[in-house]
Amino acid sequence: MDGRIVVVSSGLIEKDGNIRMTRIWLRQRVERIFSNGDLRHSKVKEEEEEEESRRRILAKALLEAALEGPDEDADQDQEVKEEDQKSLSVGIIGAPNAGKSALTNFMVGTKVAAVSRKTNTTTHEVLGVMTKRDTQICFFDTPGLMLNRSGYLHKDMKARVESAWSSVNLYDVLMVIFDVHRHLTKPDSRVLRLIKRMGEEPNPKQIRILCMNKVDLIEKKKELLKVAEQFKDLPGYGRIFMISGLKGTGVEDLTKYLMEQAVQRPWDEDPITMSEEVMKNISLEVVRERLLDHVHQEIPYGIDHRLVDWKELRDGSLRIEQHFITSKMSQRKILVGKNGSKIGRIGIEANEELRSIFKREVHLILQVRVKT
Ligand SMILES: Nc1nc2c(ncn2[C@@H]2O[C@H](COP(=O)(O)OP(=O)(O)OP(=O)(O)O)[C@@H](O)[C@H]2O)c(=O)[nH]1
Repeated sequence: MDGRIVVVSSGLIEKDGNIRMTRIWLRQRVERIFSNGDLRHSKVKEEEEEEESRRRILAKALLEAALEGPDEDADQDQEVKEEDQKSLSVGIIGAPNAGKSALTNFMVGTKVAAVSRKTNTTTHEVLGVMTKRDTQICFFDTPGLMLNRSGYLHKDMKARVESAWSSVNLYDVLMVIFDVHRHLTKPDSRVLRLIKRMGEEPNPKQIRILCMNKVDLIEKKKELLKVAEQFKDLPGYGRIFMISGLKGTGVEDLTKYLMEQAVQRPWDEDPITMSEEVMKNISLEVVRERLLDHVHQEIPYGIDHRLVDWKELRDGSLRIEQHFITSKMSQRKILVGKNGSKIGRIGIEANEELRSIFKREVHLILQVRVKT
């Protein structure tokens, strides 16, 4: 009878075009055929152990690489001298649900920036950082900057957002984004006032652009032209873009435009980013290490350790769910501990470590299941 064995081999750090990022790499599959049933069984076991060990070595190497920063050799040819660096800060302003995060994610890529989501001094949050060739663009959220019906701020909100408003002018580019589908079906007068207020007059120190987002939801493209027509005479906007931050329509043009606006200024952020794949492996490795501390042995053979869910929540935190699957009740007992004390402890410690590595909130869920 034939048996199939899959061996996952080594990893290395790679660059993605001109964007610097670490990536998990190279999965090689080797298939072997055995004709003898018994031989196959022991070989399978041996090979699986080997595979597991390789996977762990890879995850460890990636963890170290991620903590240490970029591989010097790999990035040598990409080093951009400080005097050659160009930067652009982009403040994004819009109603909740306008699509600020989706657009930023699309522009920055699916990779999660290690520096993302840190709060800056103006209480604005870095939504994402994109570094391409000699240019770095930082996208900032400007939460809470909405206007009331008369076009001015609510009194009680005033103090809270005062500093936010005063710093809006500090961005090189201010991007006003709105949901064009909502605008056509159920217009929000506050959004209209925001668009008008920001576009009333040009600001010589800032480029302002208007983004009609979610164009993918509009069937009759004529409608889009009507909306653009409605705002075309606002002198404050340098350009009007029609985009879908979710699907990517028009985002390339927008990115190109932003790249062209960058000014000679050193970068603010370290351009190293961790890919999601690397982060997933790190999460497994960290849990495995904590488990080793508490159980005083490697995960016993036969226990399957799996990442079953990985989600970035809207507030930027990560929900990570991992399962240990065993066929033996006795093994489950060891891992769980009295009243769940062991797995609970492992979870708390690993959660804390992951939070400090990823620089964001982490909700780690660990489960020990018996194979049914
Ligand atoms: N169809 C469509 N949906 C979009 C688009 N952009 C965003 N969405 C959806 O709109 C919702 C809100 O998107 P977010 O990116 O979270 O909006 P946000 O402006 O960051 O929202 P807040 O965090 O509340 O300020 C999500 O369900 C997105 O999937 C788009 O271009 N097309």
